[in-house]
Amino acid sequence: MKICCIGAGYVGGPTMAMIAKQCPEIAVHVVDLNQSRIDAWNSEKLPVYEPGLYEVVAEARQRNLTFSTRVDDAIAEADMIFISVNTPTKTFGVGAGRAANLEFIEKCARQIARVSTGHKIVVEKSTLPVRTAEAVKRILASAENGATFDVLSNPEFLAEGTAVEDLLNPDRVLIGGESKLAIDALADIYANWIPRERILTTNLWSSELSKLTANAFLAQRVSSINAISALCEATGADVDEVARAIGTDSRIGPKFLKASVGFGGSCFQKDILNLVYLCEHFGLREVAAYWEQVVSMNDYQKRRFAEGIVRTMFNTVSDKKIGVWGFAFKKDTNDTRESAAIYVCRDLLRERARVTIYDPRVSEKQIRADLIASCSDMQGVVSEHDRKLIENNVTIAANAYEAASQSHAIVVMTEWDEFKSLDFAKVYASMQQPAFVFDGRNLLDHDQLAKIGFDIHAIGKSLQD
Ligand SMILES: NC(=O)C1=CN([C@@H]2O[C@H](COP(=O)(O)OP(=O)(O)OC[C@H]3O[C@@H](n4cnc5c(N)ncnc54)[C@H](O)[C@@H]3O)[C@@H](O)[C@H]2O)C=CC1
Ligand SMILES: O=C(O)[C@H]1O[C@H](OP(=O)(O)OP(=O)(O)OC[C@H]2O[C@@H](n3ccc(=O)[nH]c3=O)[C@H](O)[C@@H]2O)[C@H](O)[C@@H](O)[C@@H]1O
Repeated sequence: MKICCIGAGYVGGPTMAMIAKQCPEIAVHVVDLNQSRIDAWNSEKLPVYEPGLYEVVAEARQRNLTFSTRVDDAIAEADMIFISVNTPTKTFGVGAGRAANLEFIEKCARQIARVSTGHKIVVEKSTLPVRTAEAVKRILASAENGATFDVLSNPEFLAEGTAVEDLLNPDRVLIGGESKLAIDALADIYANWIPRERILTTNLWSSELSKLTANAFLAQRVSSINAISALCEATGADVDEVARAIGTDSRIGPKFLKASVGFGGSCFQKDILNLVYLCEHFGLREVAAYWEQVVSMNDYQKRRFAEGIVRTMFNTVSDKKIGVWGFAFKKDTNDTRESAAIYVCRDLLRERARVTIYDPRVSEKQIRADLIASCSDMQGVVSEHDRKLIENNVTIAANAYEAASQSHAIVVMTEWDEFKSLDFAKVYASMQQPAFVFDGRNLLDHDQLAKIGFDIHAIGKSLQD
């Protein structure tokens, strides 16, 4: 059996590495157009940072896992083809800012139709609007060299930072399709390491829609607790205490109730906007408005946090040094897509702050590129003014102490474990007074910090009363 996966990103790379590890008899070929990404997958420094991933890749790479840019060859040789390309929000034309851009999916389908012979199973791994498989099937049906296809939907539920653990031990695997033979072929692969009762099968449309719905529900929980965090700050309630109190109700459950400066990541916002667009398309205005509010609440939370910093620091951060701890959208990943840090830093820069950023896994190049992109309009144009602000007022620090040194405030943006065990007396002594801390993750020990003398502010807490 030969598998090909188109797209060697955060999903394609780790999922295929896990299949190759668990199924040594299957040859797995992951292809991408991006040569430098492929080179990185073949090197010691993988393009994706995930705990435990290097070991999985290194083991399988020597045996049955190949990374290359030979897309046509990989498609031609494969019995089963996963499509795991990006499906970002459209930035132009009809549905701009909401609909998914399916350009990359369509190109893959056309390439598969052009190159294939015989019978192949095509698996949608990317997250797609419900009924995309219909378009994929129509394109594949145009294959001129007699090839035939079954199309399956097999959305991925891994979370970044825990990808290896999630792939090893998923709550469920979801396979949607019409052909029992094709569904069984894919289920048999997963059954090499996942109990059969966790492999769910549905029709194509339920599978496609379940992925968008799962992300919408997860994001909705974060927005719900973040909405309550604002009320906690106004009333003296403590959001972590409220989360614990409601989370022990088994009907609510404790997960995804951690208040924060706002959810980030490449998918929550994109997938909800996609859901909103779909609802509007089907004339379901109230349903669309309901889900859109999850994203509005998230924008409010990020804005509220940045405004709170300025207000607390005597209504000005102009020419003040602000040390930012963390830039990734969550801990244990180098991914910064839609990270709340980007927007909070942008807002502080526009208030003329001098921002010094430290993240253990994110490169300076990535941070600068993200900040520039955050200032661009729909056409990608960035004003000279914003470009100068970023050039002159952003510094990258080598560690958390350096970011904090001489600063007026520390802002915790990512919940990296290393921030919890710093020498806070040393941090305090190196800062300007009053030494403000804004904990956007409720990560630090606020009592201990207050005792040292910090002026501490956190999400959903009124610590100064
Ligand atoms: N990042 C995540 O944690 C999760 C992502 N997803 C979904 O999986 C899909 C992929 O996401 P990521 O891996 O994060 O994206 P990514 O942007 O990291 O990777 C996609 C890759 O596809 C490549 N590509 C695009 N068109 C191509 C073509 N025609 N031929 C060959 N390669 C091509 C790109 O060069 C890129 O390297 C998206 O639909 C996303 O919504 C689903 C679950 C989790
Ligand atoms: O489709 C996807 O891309 C994936 O999206 C999320 O995974 P991911 O975005 O990688 O990470 P999460 O752990 O879900 O965190 C998302 C964001 O929400 C924030 N968050 C999460 C949980 C919480 O309680 N509070 C909170 O602020 C995180 O800090 C992060 O910024 C889902 O959890 C995955 O199941 C899904 O496969």
